[in-house]
Amino acid sequence: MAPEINTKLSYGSKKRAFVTFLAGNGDYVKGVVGLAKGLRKTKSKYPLVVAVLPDVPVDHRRQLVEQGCIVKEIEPVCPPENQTQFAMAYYVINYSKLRIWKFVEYSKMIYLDGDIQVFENIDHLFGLPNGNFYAVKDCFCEKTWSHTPQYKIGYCQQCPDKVKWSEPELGPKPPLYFNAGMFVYEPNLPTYYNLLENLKVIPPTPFAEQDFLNMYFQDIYKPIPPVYNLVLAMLWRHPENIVLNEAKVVHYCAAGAKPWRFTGQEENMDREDIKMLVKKWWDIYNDESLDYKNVNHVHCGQEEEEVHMKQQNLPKIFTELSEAVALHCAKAPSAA
Ligand SMILES: O=c1ccn([C@@H]2O[C@H](COP(=O)(O)OP(=O)(O)O)[C@@H](O)[C@H]2O)c(=O)[nH]1
Ligand SMILES: OC[C@H]1O[C@H](O[C@@H]2[C@@H](O)[C@H](O)[C@@H](O)[C@H](O)[C@@H]2O)[C@H](O)[C@@H](O)[C@H]1O
Ligand SMILES: [Mn+2]
Repeated sequence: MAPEINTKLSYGSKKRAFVTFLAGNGDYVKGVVGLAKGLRKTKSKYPLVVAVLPDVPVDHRRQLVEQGCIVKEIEPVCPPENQTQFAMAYYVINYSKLRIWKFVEYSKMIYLDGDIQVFENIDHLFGLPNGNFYAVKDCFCEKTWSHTPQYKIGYCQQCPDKVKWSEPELGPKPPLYFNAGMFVYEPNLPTYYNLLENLKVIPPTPFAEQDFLNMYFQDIYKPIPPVYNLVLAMLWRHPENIVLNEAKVVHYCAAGAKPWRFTGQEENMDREDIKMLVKKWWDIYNDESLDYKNVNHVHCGQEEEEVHMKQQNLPKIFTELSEAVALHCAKAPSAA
């Protein structure tokens, strides 16, 4: 479905960056602060851009700028009116992630959810060949997938030989499907506008923008190893596919796993590996030596320094920014 990405069109020497998405006035901002500090700890050469919805409060934006992030406000993206039962009610706001295709001042970006932590440098992923969409395969075994035929028969792409997909009975095998919490992509205006056009006519589905992106990029999707996005459910669903101490990126997406609100009460949250990963997240979050103000930036490129200096003198607009700026969509339930 994705049009041929015109990789020949050059806008001159373009930059690379990590990018994440922040919505609401709740506690996901802690996830993004942790991510910024985690990337710094891995000595990444690239900045973290944070695409914020209008409802992200000024003091949360200030925290992000003070952590060296490049804060860019985006407008929400609303899916067509629908009766869809999203796997999680708040997923409706996740369509706003699509705005990151408009960041064409960057030649290549790595998107990371705010509930992800990077424990080892992954800058080399920016060197992956252009023209493809890179992400890690998801798992179909959690009950969040109970609406699907694959869940009902126990089929998962992580172990396709365990329960085989019978095409005569079930039709074509589901195409490879990625988790949209982490992906390597190229911002591109024609693709951006085409995404939004397609969104108007494709009925929403339970995994919201993740399903949509899987449909859209199906022809150019290239799986990358799970070390680049350890979806926590893999630890109990497919331990044979995981070597925990090799995971470079951990995605705290299992129910109850968000470190900043961890109680250990939910299913699987009493596992020693989960508790170790949550502690690893907090060790970075609480490490003041990783705060932007405490790190010398000799390696920092000139332009990043300029951007940061500009943002430090936040324009008046930020102080006058009314938090009454209403979302254009109906108020989405918050995950926070
Ligand atoms: O209230 C919210 C819910 C989600 N998000 C952002 O949307 C991403 C996707 O949501 P989430 O990670 O909760 O989905 P999961 O990966 O757990 O299914 C988050 O990581 C955040 O970056 C946010 O900022 N505020
Ligand atoms: O809006 C839909 C979301 O769908 C994905 O999360 C899901 C998915 O991974 C399932 O396979 C898991 O079972 C589930 O736990 C997990 O929350 C992305 O991580 C997130 O960024 C976002 O796209
Ligand atoms: Mn996530």
